[in-house]
Amino acid sequence: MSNIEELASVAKQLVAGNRGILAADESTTTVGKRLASIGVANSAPNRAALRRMLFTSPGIEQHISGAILYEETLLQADDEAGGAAAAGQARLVQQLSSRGVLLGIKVDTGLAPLPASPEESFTQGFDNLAARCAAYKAAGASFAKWRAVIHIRQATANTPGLPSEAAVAAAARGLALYAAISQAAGLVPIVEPEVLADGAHSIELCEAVTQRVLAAVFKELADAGVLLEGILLKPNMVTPGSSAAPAAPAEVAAATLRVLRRTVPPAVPGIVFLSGGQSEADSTRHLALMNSGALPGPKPWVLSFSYGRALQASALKAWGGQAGKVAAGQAAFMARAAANSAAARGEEEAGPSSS
Ligand SMILES: O=P(O)(O)OC[C@H]1O[C@](O)(COP(=O)(O)O)[C@@H](O)[C@@H]1O
Repeated sequence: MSNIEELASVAKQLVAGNRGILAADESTTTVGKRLASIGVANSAPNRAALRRMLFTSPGIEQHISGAILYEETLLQADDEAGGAAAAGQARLVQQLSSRGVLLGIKVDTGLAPLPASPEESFTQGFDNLAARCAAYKAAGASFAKWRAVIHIRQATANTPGLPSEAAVAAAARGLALYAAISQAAGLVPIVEPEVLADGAHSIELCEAVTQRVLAAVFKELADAGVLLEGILLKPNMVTPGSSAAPAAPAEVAAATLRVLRRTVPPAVPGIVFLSGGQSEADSTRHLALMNSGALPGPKPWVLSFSYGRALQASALKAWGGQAGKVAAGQAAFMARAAANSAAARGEEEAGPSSS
């Protein structure tokens, strides 16, 4: 298979069969906050235990096509100590590969203040990116992820609105260069321009900003020569700010679809949403509505999920870091995975759904 055929085939596989992606690539600081919420220390063995609980869930492969990992997890041994695997030692990710779940890797190295507008950020991670992608590919990864972050602020008489032109340009350029480098190394890039929900802005402002950002991203992807058939887009849904009154689910779904139709070429095989702090139930409901007959019209890409918090929140609580509660954590995780898989088919599953 040529590199191009392989990229297109992996991208398609990641969104086939109404399955979606588990975002388990929280950086050490972020996963530390999740573990702290259940009173568990942020140590390598505990991080491995959390990920092992998720990865070994019976039937995970029915709903989850791939998992995005942090470098530590990709290289971690499958033992109690949670250190890097020595040559020939079993690795934690074999729990995924043996179940047919593809391995993804976060290749950005986090955010830093944007010099032209320090309240905003740009994404770091170009140092040795080509070499790191090649090494991740050799370690079994078939896809990659890079997250750019955009802030919204409503303009007032005294303060300019955000995002600035500089922030949008840096996000779009960075995503395009990353995507081109990943594809050259044989990794399918997940392109994640996240317009943050922080703030009290309206859904209309989120729609306008998301449209502006996605238009800039696809212009840069084209200019960088990225093969659109060999990427996945990971966008935010269009919602009001998290401290504004919530919008009706049908309004969120309609606004999100409208923006995607205006900006994402049909050559892109799949759009896998981030959850961005929405509740588990809301992120599932919005996805189901977008895929349902209630919102007809062209949907030339598969619409699925790549959730972090919205797949893990109730599992984390049910598990609580206790060896005796692994099965309870897995049951909670599989309930969310199944509900999101149903949502990818446009169906809302009956039954309890926690926050
Ligand atoms: O800030 P970090 O540690 O890089 O993590 C950001 C997280 O946001 C995501 O991109 C999306 O996660 P959510 O679905 O929880 O919003 C994850 O893939 C990632 O783990």
